Amino acid sequence: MRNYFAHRFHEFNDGEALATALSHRIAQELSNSSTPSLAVSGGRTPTRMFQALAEQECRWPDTLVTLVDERWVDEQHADSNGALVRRHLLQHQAAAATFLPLYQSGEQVSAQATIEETLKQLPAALDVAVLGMGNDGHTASLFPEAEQLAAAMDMQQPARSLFVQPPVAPHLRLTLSRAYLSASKTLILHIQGEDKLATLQQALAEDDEMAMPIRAFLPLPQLEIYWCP
Ligand SMILES: O=C(O)[C@H](O)[C@@H](O)[C@H](O)[C@H](O)COP(=O)(O)O
Repeated sequence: MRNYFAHRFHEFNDGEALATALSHRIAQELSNSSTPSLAVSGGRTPTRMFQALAEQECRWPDTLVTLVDERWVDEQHADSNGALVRRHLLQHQAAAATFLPLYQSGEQVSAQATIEETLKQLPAALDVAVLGMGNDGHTASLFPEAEQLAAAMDMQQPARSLFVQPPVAPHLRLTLSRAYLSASKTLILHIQGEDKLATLQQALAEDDEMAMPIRAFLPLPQLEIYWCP
């Protein structure tokens, strides 16, 4: 592990301990903001953390919650990240938050225009963005080999969200852009398992961001990593 991570790499014995620590950290960052905003990842990793975060007392009524990416399916579909967030995060204390989903029915061009309008409710710099990572080095839906990856990774990209068709993973995706995610005040990479740690070490070993898009975020000073076995 490159030493620039020594002070930003938080290791826990298990998912429960990580969920407790990370949920407290996120709640603290949101409580310190006058306009709290949070973007979270979907997938399998975040569920236990969502459940712990839902119980935290912070300024949920003033908080905007969105996703870093969404599978282009409605919330009745088993793979919907929006449904995952409603089921595990927007409960208990966090039920009072305002959710800005990324899925919009209808044809894509008008749907994306509507979502871009929705995302304008969010500040230029999110208070907290929580990233996951696949073992191919993707994060959000910034997938290696995707046709739209260059546009989504362009630091001059004005759009906050873009459609990306992963070459292998299921579903068309809508992802927040690298530029918008990189502007977050606090950026958390939440990963679990030895496989993800090995992927992280592979990402740290070289610099090609298009080959492993997570590399675009690793050098950012506001990035912290939360990992457990
Ligand atoms: O929509 C998604 O799936 C996520 O946003 C994606 O970027 C996820 O964070 C990684 O694929 C890791 O997924 P797991 O947590 O399931 O390993």
